[in-house]
Amino acid sequence: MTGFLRRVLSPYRGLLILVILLQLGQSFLTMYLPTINSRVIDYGVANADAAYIMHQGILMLGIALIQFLLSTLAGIFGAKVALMTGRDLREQVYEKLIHFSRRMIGSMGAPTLITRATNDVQQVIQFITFLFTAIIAAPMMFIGGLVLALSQSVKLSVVLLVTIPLLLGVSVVFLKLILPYYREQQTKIDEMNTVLRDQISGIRVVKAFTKEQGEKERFERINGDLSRINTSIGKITGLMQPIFTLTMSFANISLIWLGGRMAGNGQVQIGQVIGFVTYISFILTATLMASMIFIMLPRAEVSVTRIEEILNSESEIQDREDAFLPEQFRGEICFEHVTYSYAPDNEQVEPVLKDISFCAQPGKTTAIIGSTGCGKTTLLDMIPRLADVTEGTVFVDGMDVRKLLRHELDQAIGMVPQKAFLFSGTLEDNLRDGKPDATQEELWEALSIAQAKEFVEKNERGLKMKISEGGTNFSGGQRQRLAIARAIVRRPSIYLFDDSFSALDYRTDQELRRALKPVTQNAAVIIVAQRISTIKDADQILVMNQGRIEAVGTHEELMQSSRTYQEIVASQPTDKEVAS
Ligand SMILES: Nc1ncnc2c1ncn2[C@@H]1O[C@H](COP(=O)(O)OP(=O)(O)OP(=O)(O)O)[C@@H](O)[C@H]1O
Repeated sequence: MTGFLRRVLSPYRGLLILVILLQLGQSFLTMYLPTINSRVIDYGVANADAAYIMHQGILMLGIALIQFLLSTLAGIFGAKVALMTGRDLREQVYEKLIHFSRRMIGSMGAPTLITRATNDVQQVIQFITFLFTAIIAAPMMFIGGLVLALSQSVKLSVVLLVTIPLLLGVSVVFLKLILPYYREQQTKIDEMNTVLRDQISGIRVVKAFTKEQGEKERFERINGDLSRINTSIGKITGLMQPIFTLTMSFANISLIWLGGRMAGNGQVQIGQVIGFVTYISFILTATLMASMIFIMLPRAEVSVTRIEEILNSESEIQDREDAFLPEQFRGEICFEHVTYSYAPDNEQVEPVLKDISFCAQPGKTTAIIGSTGCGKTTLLDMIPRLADVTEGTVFVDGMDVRKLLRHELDQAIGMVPQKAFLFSGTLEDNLRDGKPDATQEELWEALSIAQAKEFVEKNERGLKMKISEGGTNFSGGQRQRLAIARAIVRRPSIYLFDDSFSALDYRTDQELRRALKPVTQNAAVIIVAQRISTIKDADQILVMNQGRIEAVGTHEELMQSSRTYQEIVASQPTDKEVAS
């Protein structure tokens, strides 16, 4: 924790020193006020000296105002440092997440990654904010209070021998009770996010399969667990407050009783007793602050561990130090004995791709067909390095992709993922993701090739039409066409279409591929598809089965040589049947 705090706070060293000085100043003044108060009572009031009382009163007012100013500034600057630290942490977590591979996101789970970047960072900010107040004020008040109290009366200080251990003992018990709940609370928040994400993004499936009741129960179960944990935390912290107040009251009553008797015997003055009560309250408040730190610490530690898990995980896909940028990409792709496993360290888990070798040439279309889950998407992922091969090599223009600068490689690739995802914003923003400086003509041309021009033109906002998160305000087919247009705007050397035509009707699919031909005449095109009509004209078709390439050839060749291909063809309607 200390190492973590030192690292995250080091950019704000200057501001931190300022906060420390302000806290020192305000704590010192807070400690000084009761001393003047005692003087007023013992000299001013005792001697009925109005001028002295007035003079000391003005002094107290001035000190109180300065103390107020210093503590306000300390609060403002402290909060500023905490919030900026939170912002930095979120940025660092985001920077890591954005470079995570599909495997890493899959193994940790998206909901927990979101909770860590938001909720956990918030916990750390809260802790740091409190720490800034307590770390200076608590020791100052404790030591200052103790020195002043002892200087007033050693005999009265005996009360501390009971109250301080009592407060510390109570804190330790609370800590032990509350810690397991804090741990469980974070895990439950993760689970809650997972369920909500599942249900909101799968709302149509929930309705279609009338899963509402089951899903409601699932949500209520986790919600119930979470509120049970929160109630337990609430009960424990709720009990803490009165116990602490009771201890403080016990100290005050004991002091007034003991102090009263001593004042009666002339051992101390009344003003001294009143000052003493205030010093003791400083000591007890400092003990309370220290206890709060120890209670907040474990919760923050849980969050820090979760954040550090992300910050310390090295993405397996990074630019090498000697990564380079070729002058121009032609777009030739070659796989050489490529094997890929999502769990390379676990021999029990079979690789998803096994000994894949093929080349896709610029100006040619390579199609991949095969049963669901046979590894087609994973194969495409190897090209833009969404995942790195476990064995073998993927070459682009004869260069190992792992030696290329990732950003530049990305620029050479136009990828249309299986789940056509659009970002919230406008259509134009989304298309410009393909090429930020594209002209209006280029954007419309891409839409026209992707067979999306017509429905965009019909919308009164045209290119400025709004896109909801994920593109959910479009039909599956429209989304696919817009995602294709985004790839075309880039005019890349390599086009990767992952089942990108599946939601298009037969005619649109055909027209789109026809319009694509002139645009892709110098580029390598790889199309993953389930429909024979989509891939029939490809220059080469790879038939995949259980992670292996089972056969390669044109449609005609495969009709002669591959039994699997023949079976796929036989299972689908013929062109004539579709047309009729
Ligand atoms: N992140 C992941 N972690 C572990 N296994 C995964 C992950 N993603 C995919 N897989 C597994 O890898 C195998 C191949 O998945 P892939 O998505 O490449 O298949 P596909 O041929 O594209 O399937 P489909 O035709 O259904 O899209 C599947 O068995 C799948 O369960």
